[in-house]
Amino acid sequence: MNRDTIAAISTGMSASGIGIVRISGEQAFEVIDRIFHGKEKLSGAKSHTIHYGFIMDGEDTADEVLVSVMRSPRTFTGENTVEINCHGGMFVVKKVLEIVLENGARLAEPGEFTKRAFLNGRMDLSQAEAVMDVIHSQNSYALKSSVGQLRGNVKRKIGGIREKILYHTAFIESALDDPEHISIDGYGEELEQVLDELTAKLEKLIRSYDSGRIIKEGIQTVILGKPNVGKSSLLNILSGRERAIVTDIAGTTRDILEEQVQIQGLNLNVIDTAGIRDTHDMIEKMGVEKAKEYADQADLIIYVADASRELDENDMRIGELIYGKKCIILLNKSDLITVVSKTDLKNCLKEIFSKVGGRLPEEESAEGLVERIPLIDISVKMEQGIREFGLVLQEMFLEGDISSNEEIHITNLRQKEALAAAYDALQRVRQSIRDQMPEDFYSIDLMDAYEALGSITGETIGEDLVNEIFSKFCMGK
Ligand SMILES: Nc1nc2c(c(=O)[nH]1)N(C=O)[C@@H](CNc1ccc(C(=O)N[C@@H](CCC(=O)O)C(=O)O)cc1)CN2
Ligand SMILES: Nc1nc2c(ncn2[C@@H]2O[C@H](COP(=O)(O)OP(=O)(O)OP(=O)(O)O)[C@@H](O)[C@H]2O)c(=O)[nH]1
Ligand SMILES: [K+]
Repeated sequence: MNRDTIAAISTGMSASGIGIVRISGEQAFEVIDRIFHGKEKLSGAKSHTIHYGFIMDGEDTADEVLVSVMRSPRTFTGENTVEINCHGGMFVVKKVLEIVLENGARLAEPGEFTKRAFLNGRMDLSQAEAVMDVIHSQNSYALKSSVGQLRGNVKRKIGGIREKILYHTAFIESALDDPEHISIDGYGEELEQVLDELTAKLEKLIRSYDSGRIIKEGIQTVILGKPNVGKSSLLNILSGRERAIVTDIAGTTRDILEEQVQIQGLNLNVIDTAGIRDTHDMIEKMGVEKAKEYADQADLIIYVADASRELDENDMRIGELIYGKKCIILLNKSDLITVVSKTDLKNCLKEIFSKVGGRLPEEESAEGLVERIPLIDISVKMEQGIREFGLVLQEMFLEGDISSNEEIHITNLRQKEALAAAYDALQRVRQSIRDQMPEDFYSIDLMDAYEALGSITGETIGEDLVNEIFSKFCMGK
C-alpha cells in the first residue's frame, strides 16, 4: 500500500459556488499547515472540525477558504484527511491544488481516495463500487439501489452466504479428518437442503441484474403504431415538451429519433418510429425487418392503437412484432367515437398470435399471452390514462419492493458473473451428492463458490483487478 499523501479536486470541473481540494494521507496536516493561515495550526485541531482562514501562495493570498480536518482512522479513506473549501472558480481551485502539490502532496489517481478506503478496510469492494453508482445515478430507483449497496446490503448478503458455505466446508473437512468422532452419514441430504436455500438466494440476486440494469440505464423502449394514431403526441406528453419535429427537406434522410423520458421515476429511452412519417404504410416503409430489429432489442414495446379507426393491415404486422415481447398496448383516442374496443383488439391479437405461434413453450396459449399484455384506454389529447400507464410500467419493471433499501438490485456485470460462477459451483456440489461422490469433492466446489463470492466483496481478488476497477472512477473520488 502506498503511503504518499495524495490530493485532488473533488468537485465538478466547472465554475460553481464552492470547489473542494481534498488531501488524504499521513502528512495531510503537515501539508495544510505549510500553506494555511488561520487562528490555529491544524495539526493540533480536533477531528471533524472546520476552520476559517487563507491559503497562501508564498507571500500572496491565493484564496479565502474553510478547511475541514478529519483524523485517521475515522474518515472516508481511513487516513488523515483535509478538505479545502475554496471559491468555486476553476482557476482558483486549480491554483489551490497546485499549491498543495508544491507542498508535499502528489496528485491522486482517479478513484484513489476510494481505493484507499477499500484497502484500509473502511468499506468492501461492493461498497466502493457503489460510490461510483451513486454518482452516476439518474433516477430515484438507481439512487436507492446504489445507496443500499453503499450502506452494505450486498456486503451483508454475500457475507451471510459465504459464512454458510465456509461452515459446511469446515464441517466436511473436520469429519474427514476425524471420522471416528464426527459422522458424515446422511450429511448429503442435509447439505442438499442448504444448497437449495443458497442457490435460490443466488438465483434471485442474478435475476435482479436485469431490473438493476434497467433501473440504471433506462428502459429501451420502442413506440410502434400506424400513422396518425398519436405516437408523437404521446411522446410529447411523456417528455413534457414539444419535441422538435424536423421539417421535410428533400433528400435528407431522417434518423429514428431517440428521446429520454421519466415516468414514475423510471427512465425510458424511447425510440420513436414516427421519425418515419411520410408514408401511408409506416411498417412497410420502415421495413418489417428494421422494425423487428428494434422490437427485438427493446426492453419494452409501446403499441399505440387508434380506437376511432378500424384495425388494419398495419396493426396486424405490429401484432406479429409484439409476440413474445414485453409490451404495453395503449388504445388511444378514447375521447372520440370509438369503433375498436379492448375486446376487439384482444381478439385480433389472439388470432395473430395463434398463427405466429411456435416460438414460445407450447403450454403458453395465444389466449394467455394476450391476456397478460396490459391494455389501457387512453386519450393523449385529454391526458387521460397516462397515470395508469405509469403505474403499469412500475409494476412491470419494479418487481419486489424497490422502495425499501433492503431489496437488493445488482447493477454490476462483474458481480453478476461472480454470482453465476458461485451458482454453478454449488450445482456441481449437488451433482456430486447425487452421484454419491466422495465428500472431499463437495468441499472443492464449495470453496470455488466461496472464492467466487469473495470477488464481490473484494476479499479474493488480486491487485491488478483492484487497480483496474478503481481506475474507472472519476478524478477526485
Ligand atoms: N465534504 C465531503 N463530502 C462528502 C464526502 C467527502 O469525502 N467529503 N463523501 C465521500 O465520498 C461522501 C460522504 N462520505 C463520508 C464517509 C465517511 C466520513 C467520515 O468521516 N466517517 C467517520 C464519521 C465519524 C463520525 O461519526 O463523526 C467514520 O466513519 O468514522 C465522511 C464522509 C459524500 N460527501
Ligand atoms: N381526438 C384525439 N386526437 C388525438 C389524440 N391523440 C392524438 N390525436 C390527434 O391525432 C393526430 C395524429 O397525431 P400524431 O401524434 O401526429 O400521430 P402519429 O402516430 O405520431 O402520426 P405519424 O407521425 O404520422 O405516424 C393529430 O391530429 C393529433 O392531434 C387523442 O387522444 N384524441
Ligand atoms: K401525424
